[in-house]
Amino acid sequence: MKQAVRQHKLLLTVTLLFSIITSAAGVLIALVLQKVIDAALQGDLGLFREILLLSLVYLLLLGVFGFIYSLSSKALIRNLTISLRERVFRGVFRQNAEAFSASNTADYLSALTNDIKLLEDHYIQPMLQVLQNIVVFAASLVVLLYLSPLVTAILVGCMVLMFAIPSLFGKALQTKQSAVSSQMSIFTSRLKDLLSGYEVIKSYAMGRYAEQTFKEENHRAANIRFAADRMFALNESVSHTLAILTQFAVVFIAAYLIITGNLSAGSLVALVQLSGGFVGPVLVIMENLPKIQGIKPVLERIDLLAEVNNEPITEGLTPVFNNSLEARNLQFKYTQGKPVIKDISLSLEKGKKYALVGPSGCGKSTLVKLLTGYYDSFDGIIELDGTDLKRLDREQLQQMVSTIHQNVYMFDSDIRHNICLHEEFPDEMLDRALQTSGIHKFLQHTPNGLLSPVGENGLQLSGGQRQRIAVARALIRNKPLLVLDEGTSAIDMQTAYEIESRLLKLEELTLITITHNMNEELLGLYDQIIYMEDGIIAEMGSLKELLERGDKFRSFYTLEKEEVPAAG
Ligand SMILES: Nc1ncnc2c1ncn2[C@@H]1O[C@H](COP(=O)(O)OP(=O)(O)OP(=O)(O)O)[C@@H](O)[C@H]1O
Repeated sequence: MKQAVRQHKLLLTVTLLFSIITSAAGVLIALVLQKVIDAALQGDLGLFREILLLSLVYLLLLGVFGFIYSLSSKALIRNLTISLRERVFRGVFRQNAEAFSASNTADYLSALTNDIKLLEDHYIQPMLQVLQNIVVFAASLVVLLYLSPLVTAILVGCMVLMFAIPSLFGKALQTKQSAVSSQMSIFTSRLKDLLSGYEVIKSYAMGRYAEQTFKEENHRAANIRFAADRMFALNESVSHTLAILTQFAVVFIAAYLIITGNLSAGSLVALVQLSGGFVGPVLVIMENLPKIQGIKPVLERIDLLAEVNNEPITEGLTPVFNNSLEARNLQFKYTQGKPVIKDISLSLEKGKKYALVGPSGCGKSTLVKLLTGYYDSFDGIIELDGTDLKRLDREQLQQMVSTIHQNVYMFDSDIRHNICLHEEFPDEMLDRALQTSGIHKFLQHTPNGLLSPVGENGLQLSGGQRQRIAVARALIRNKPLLVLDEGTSAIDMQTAYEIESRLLKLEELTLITITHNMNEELLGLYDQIIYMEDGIIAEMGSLKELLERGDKFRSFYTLEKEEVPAAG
């Protein structure tokens, strides 16, 4: 938050300056009232005209300054929320993969939407109001002292009482606000889950369950907010009662002073007006202080997210891949859980093609993620052309690898954009990628070819079409290392075969394919098959060698082929 405020220092200064000017000028109304009433009671027409003229000038200036303050405070709120959102978003993306996946994405969504809104309503706006009202309070105090020190002393006594109240509520409100923020995060998470699960909910007739779950979460979130609002209501009503009590005190004492001949009628009106200008600000400050105190946990959460930067610090060496990618005694486990990669040593040669196979959950995807620098907290050594992966520049390393996952993420744009992803490529490169990925086959059936929209997360395309786009997305970048993580599993056998066999012919490309497809013809085209079992490499060799050995891979291969005959 502090950085965001520092970023908009100038606007903040302008806002504060005009806040002071307009607030202080507002207090002068009391003096105008006093003078005009006393002039009227004395029947002084000359003085009356003079005050009238000055009042018109004063009114004009008040209007102009008020407008400037209002505009600059709104611009300040806009700029602060923009900066905060940008800083949180940057923080979320600067997390390493392990830290990012430790939280639910809905938590991030909630921080970027609900929490920022909470900060606007319960921190930025109240802070501006408090500052403005402090000025009104101070200016009123000066004028009050000038008019009647006795009334001022009584008012100050009442104020002390009024200030004591918010401190009683502050701590409890802090706890309640923290609960509101957490509950909103849970609510967003459930909502996201239900909306993302639309297809499952529909196909399993879970509509009633979804409605019931939503209803419960909706009520829970609303009730937790209401619990906080109840406390605000109590705080506000106590403050209001005390404020009215204070005004009563002023009126009765001032009236007594008039009866005893110690005060003019004009001064009474001015005092009543000022006591409003004195009590009002204290009231606003009292209402806002607990809000500002209460928002602390949300502020800390936002600051924590915005300041995160746990990307690995490397020596920034430029990665070179001309020979091999090697792992020695590699071990890894996720934050909570048992070891997933137990002890793996292997060497992948540039330009060779590898099929990584094994039972579900044995660690294939994790191994590839480790080899391509996705996770950092492993034991053992990974080297690219003899250089420790941990010494290499992460961004450049990421630029050497393309991964095609089973679930392809599609941006809500057209096909071309989803392939090129904001970059420009020559037409020949785009054509080659379209051919190799098999996109040209379905492109002729789309309404606008490459410019056809894909819909939210590619919903207007089939799974296979999405995967073909992902293949083109990877190929057009011409990266030396391509990972197919079940990357053609949603494509029909014939097209998948065509795509994979084309990839296998790209000489310069090092290909690692994670697959459950035991197609003999296709597997036979790979240089090596790496067979994993429970976090280790159980066997490695060409299809022919492994089948001849007749050991673990052969049993797995035979079993898979029996289970999925179509795959053979
Ligand atoms: N982000 C994660 N956090 C915690 N555990 C994980 C995470 N990703 C995977 N795992 C666990 O690690 C183990 C290996 O998972 P991995 O995805 O590497 O297996 P796999 O062999 O690729 O499986 P499949 O063939 O089913 O895709 C599994 O037990 C899985 O539950």
